[in-house]
Amino acid sequence: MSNPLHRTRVKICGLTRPEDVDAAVAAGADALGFVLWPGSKRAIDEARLAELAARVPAFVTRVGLFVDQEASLIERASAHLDLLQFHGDESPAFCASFTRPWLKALRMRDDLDLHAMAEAYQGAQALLLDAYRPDMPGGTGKTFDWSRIPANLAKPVILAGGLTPANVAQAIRAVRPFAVDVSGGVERAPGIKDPHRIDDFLRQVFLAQSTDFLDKT
Ligand SMILES: O=C(O)c1ccccc1N[C@@H]1O[C@H](COP(=O)(O)O)[C@@H](O)[C@H]1O
Repeated sequence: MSNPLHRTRVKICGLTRPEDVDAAVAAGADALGFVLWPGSKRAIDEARLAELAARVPAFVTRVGLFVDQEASLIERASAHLDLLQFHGDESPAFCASFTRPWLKALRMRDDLDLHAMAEAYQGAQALLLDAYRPDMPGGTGKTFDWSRIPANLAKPVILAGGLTPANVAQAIRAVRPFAVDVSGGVERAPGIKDPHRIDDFLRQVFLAQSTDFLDKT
């Protein structure tokens, strides 16, 4: 994103409690992520999704996170979602088979060809880039080498992986992503968000782009 007026969007992921949804909305998050994959320590079931999604006001995007899951579950959950995030080995055709727009999450394994992935997943709204760990599909709390992200990628980038209030400004300056995505970096325990860390994260994003804007005008 080279436009100095671009406002970096923020997704807070892994929400499990009503008070955390309210805190993220109050802090100014653009999108809220709900993990429907039962292997996660932040997993919620469909009933909880319905309860949490109903609290989200207009103009805040409700994102459902799935890892290689049954189409029937994704279809049912979609009733409460605006956007789908596929974090497993889902094919482009599978991702495109639902009634919602979608993101493809990619884990930055050493041999990943991002240009090829942008071509393969051209139906995605954006590519969400996360750290690679062989034993976890995502949400590792680890960063990766941001210099591996090409500036001329054909898809918008959502930067994820180990972001915190302490490093998100540096990440924005280095990558200039469309959006940033955080889970563990704003928690006080797995699945339990810390409202102060959420506020701090949003503040750091705001400051990073404000100083950037002033530098360029
Ligand atoms: O959060 C999870 O438990 C999770 C599980 C499986 C796949 C993805 C998951 N989370 C996603 O990973 C990013 C990065 O997490 P973190 O900030 O490093 O903790 C997170 O934003 C979710 O989109």
